[in-house]
Amino acid sequence: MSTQAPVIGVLALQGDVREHLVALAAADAVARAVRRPEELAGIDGLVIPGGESTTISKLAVLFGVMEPLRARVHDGMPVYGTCAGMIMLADKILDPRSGQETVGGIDMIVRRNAFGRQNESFEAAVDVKGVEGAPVEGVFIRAPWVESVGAEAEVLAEHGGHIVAVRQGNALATSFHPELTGDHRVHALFVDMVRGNRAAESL
Ligand SMILES: NC(=O)CC[C@H](N)C(=O)O
Repeated sequence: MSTQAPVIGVLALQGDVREHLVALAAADAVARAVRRPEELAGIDGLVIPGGESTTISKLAVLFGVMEPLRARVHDGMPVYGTCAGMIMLADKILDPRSGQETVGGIDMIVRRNAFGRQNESFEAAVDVKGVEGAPVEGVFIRAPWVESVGAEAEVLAEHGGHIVAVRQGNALATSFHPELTGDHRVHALFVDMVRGNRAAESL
């Protein structure tokens, strides 16, 4: 197994890219912004940040990364989506804007803005399966929740009776933003997924 740090991209079309780059570096990955289709080739995993999922969707199509990204996720590249990024990984959006597309990868239905508007943003302690120790401090900003998941998807966390973290195979999604708190344990969980996948691929 390679001991080199995995290279993890952050989809840099819109949203809080820099915070993810910092969190990934703190979790011992080599982190780089990814914008163009050809930049997908050199990465072992990808984070899709929070922001505005309709904008990220539109720009992904415009920049020509939507299709190649779908292909890589379909092939098993590890991917982690926070908030708008979670929406991008959902196979289905309950309330999409017209023309809004997703990458997909997790058999779940998400509801956009489910936790309320910008001024109803909040922080809450969330127990995340696979993250040891104290609960994660989750920052929820116009956050989606997951209405339902399919049989292949594993619920990792709930808040207020709603699903807020899900994993299916190599795809991970959280409604909240762990990159804003300085607690890098969720990113470390993802970096572990990427390491595990790379080790499996090199067998
Ligand atoms: N903080 C966020 O990423 C907000 C997500 C936003 N409500 C959306 O639909 O994309």
